[in-house]
Amino acid sequence: NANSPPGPRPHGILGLVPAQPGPILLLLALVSTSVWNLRWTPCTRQGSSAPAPGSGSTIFALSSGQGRCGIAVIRTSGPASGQALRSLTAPRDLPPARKACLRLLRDPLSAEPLDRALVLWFPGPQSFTGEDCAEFHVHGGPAVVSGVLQALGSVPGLRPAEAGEFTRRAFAHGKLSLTEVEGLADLIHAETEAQRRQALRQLDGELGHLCQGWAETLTRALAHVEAYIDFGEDDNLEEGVLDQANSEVRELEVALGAHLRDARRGQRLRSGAHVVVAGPPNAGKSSLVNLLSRKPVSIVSPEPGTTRDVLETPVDLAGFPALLSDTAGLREGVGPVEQEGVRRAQKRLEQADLILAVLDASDLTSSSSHDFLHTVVIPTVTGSASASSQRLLLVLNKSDLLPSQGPDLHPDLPRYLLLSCLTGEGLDGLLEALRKELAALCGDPSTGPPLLTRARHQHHLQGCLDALGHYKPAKDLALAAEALRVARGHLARLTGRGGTEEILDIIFRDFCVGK
Ligand SMILES: Nc1nc2c(ncn2[C@@H]2O[C@H](COP(=O)(O)OP(=O)(O)OP(=O)(O)O)[C@@H](O)[C@H]2O)c(=O)[nH]1
Ligand SMILES: [K+]
Ligand SMILES: [Mg+2]
Repeated sequence: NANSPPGPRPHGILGLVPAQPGPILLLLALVSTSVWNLRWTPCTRQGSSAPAPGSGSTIFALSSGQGRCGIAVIRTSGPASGQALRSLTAPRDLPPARKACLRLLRDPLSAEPLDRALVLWFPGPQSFTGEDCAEFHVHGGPAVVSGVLQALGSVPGLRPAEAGEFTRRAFAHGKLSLTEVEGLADLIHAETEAQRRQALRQLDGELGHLCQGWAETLTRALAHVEAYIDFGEDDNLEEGVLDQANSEVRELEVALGAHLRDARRGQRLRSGAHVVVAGPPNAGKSSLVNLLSRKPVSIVSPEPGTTRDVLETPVDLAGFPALLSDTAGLREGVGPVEQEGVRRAQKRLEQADLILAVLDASDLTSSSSHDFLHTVVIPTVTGSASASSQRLLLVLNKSDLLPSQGPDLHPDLPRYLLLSCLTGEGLDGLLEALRKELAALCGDPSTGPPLLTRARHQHHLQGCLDALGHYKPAKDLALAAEALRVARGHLARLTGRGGTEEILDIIFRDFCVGK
């Protein structure tokens, strides 16, 4: 055929040729092996690669609270757990795995009976720590508990556990990731409903999974960039591979940025939002603090200038944790002590997440009310006060003193809530408004993305984002690949897969013994 293009003629009957490894195949092979080498063992959730500190020994501790109680739980973890169970119980055989059995407990040395107790046997790795574990559910009297602890101490190979050691072993055996460990610690310390919900979500591994998804994106991008470095010049790569990596990295930057903008919320939920009660003297600030905290935290008196220092008290406000601060009434031209109180009040106001501004509803036209309205309330509400996004609720207190037609309406008065600390009228409305404000400040732990509950999380996400800022493949591919590696390292440290001993020490120190 005269019109055939020049070049090698097709072979074979149908003109088919044996396939050469084409660019796409080559890329697939390359990426899959690179990903394999780069990826952190994705399915088997491993903790730090280092062995559990002190593993080999068997630890024991009282895991329920201290003090007299109905039932106390004592547990052991480590290879000698089975031996410990056998030496304390009669009959001496191990109970079936994970089934509660009633046994007589005896001191192994003196054979003296200690208690009749439920015992449980959890052979590793199907246990909380991944090691052989035993539990003794004994009667909660102090003499029983100390008797059993002493008996366990006499079993060879057993020693008392350090604070957080059970959880540390669980982490070391890949039973929990680092963010899950933090979730567990928070669950133990949760004091409000919102904190509990947040801690449970973190214990379920939501934050860890999110980070792992991000890390996999980075791993993929890194594999693509490295493929380009190695093979790009040979023209063997499918077009658009680098473009795809670029767009994935840019999308990741947007996601990280959005998460970081929310960062303070998770921390507020964990340690409490700062709610500062402020206003002119005698508005009823201390009365409100006492009402919200349901105890007489602050002195209340008809004398203006009663509160001088900042008084801080942790409270559960509508299910959210808050640090409530009572402050001195803001006014000028007073003695040096009260002036210092006013200075402290102003300083505390600057640090507030939420300002509860209190005015006397029957005294809106006084100069101190007017000053407070114009120097604090209106500038904060209109957002002209500062760059920070403080929130404010205006409360007009002493509504019981108002004539029936309500307060003298002030033209510049922003949206307000009427309250009487004396009769309690308006308290429900105020609590509902507080709930909304705190949900906005802390994030709603029932919905929405997992929150960053610790400064550590924020630090590593910011580090990751900063590293991605150096990802400029058009300029220098090698530097771009390095930027991706640094970014990935930050995510690894967040979930503990790149964990250094120091981070672990800090985190596990927060645990109680027996957890
Ligand atoms: N009628 C009425 N009196 C109230 C109400 N709330 C507070 N008071 C009274 O107002 C006075 C001042 O209350 P405080 O709570 O001490 O006011 P404060 O704003 O903390 O005052 P300073 O600390 O001096 O700035 C007290 O005599 C309270 O009993 C209210 O709702 N109705
Ligand atoms: K007062
Ligand atoms: Mg006061």
